[in-house]
Amino acid sequence: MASVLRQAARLASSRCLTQLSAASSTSRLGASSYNFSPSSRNASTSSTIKVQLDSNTGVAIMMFQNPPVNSMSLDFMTEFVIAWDKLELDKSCRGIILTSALPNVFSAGLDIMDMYGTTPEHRTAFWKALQELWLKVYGSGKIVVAAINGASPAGGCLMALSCDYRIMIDNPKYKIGINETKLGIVAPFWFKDCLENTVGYRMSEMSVQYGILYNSAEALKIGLVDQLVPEDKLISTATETMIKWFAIPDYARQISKAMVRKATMDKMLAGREADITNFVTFTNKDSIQKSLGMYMEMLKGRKAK
Ligand SMILES: CCCCCCC/C=C/C(=O)SCCNC(=O)CCNC(=O)[C@H](O)C(C)(C)COP(=O)(O)OP(=O)(O)OC[C@H]1O[C@@H](n2cnc3c(N)ncnc32)[C@H](O)[C@@H]1OP(=O)(O)O
Repeated sequence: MASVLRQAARLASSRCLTQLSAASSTSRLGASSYNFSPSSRNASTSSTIKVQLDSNTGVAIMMFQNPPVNSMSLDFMTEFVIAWDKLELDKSCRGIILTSALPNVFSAGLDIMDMYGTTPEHRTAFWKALQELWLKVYGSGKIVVAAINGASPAGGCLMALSCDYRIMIDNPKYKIGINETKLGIVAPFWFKDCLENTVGYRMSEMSVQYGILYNSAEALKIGLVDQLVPEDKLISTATETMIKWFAIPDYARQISKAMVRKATMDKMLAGREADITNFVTFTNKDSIQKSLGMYMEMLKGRKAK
């Protein structure tokens, strides 16, 4: 319990036991083509991450803009973590909405080109960056809502699973899931743990083996996402949801969150070095490189048709 309290205290970087008074300003927050209100401030933009923090609401929106498909490259993940750390340190920010600035895709998951034909040193840095990103988002004391506005396979799904609440556009063409086996690769244990924590043992057993990508209605049915909304209500719903969560005193919520997530985080932290070695060794294999190459060709060929 003491370590949970210590963890929670560390996580409690956002202001504690405060109530937000400016819920009324949410009505301005309408569509996924989001118009930031005049009270928006601390806007920061890197080449792949756009952040807007609304000082009235305490809600930050972090948008991915890494065309064409928001793949999680080493550069993208590095910029993500820098932007994330900035928000974590900002006491006026109580919650973060993760969404995409691109149409039709939340995130295509890990950038395959960072795993294919790259050096072991590059892949080590790449995997460390992913671990870092996940530890930050999953372990955050802030409230984190995923506003899923498009496809969200593999690493994109992990990103969503690391949040506290997932809202997805109600559109059967958008798919989400842990589909790694379809690429001939194996999602690491902590991807699986996040899925299992969310949808349960049996569903994750089926899901990770078959590499199932669920459409939005299926994802809602199995609890992979919490809510479906029309496209034009995505950001307003995410903001309203966040403001409801703000009614809970931060400190109590943070300790509770840390308590629930501690075992999953500790397991990953304990296996962190081995996980890097495993990834680099695995992706060194000719057979894995071949699978990744074929998958990239398939993606490109699909477009050519
Ligand atoms: C021990 C550990 C072992 C290793 C574990 C590793 C865990 C891995 C996790 C992952 O996340 S692996 C990545 C999994 N991702 C996918 O399977 C998604 C693949 N992409 C798609 O299905 C589609 O692109 C999309 C996201 C549904 C979007 O479709 P859309 O029709 O809009 O775009 P496309 O024409 O398919 O793609 C445009 C462009 O982007 C390239 N691309 C797509 N996904 C990726 C990616 N993940 N990484 C790098 N590049 C990607 C695609 O090839 C096209 O490129 P160009 O032809 O324009 O050059």
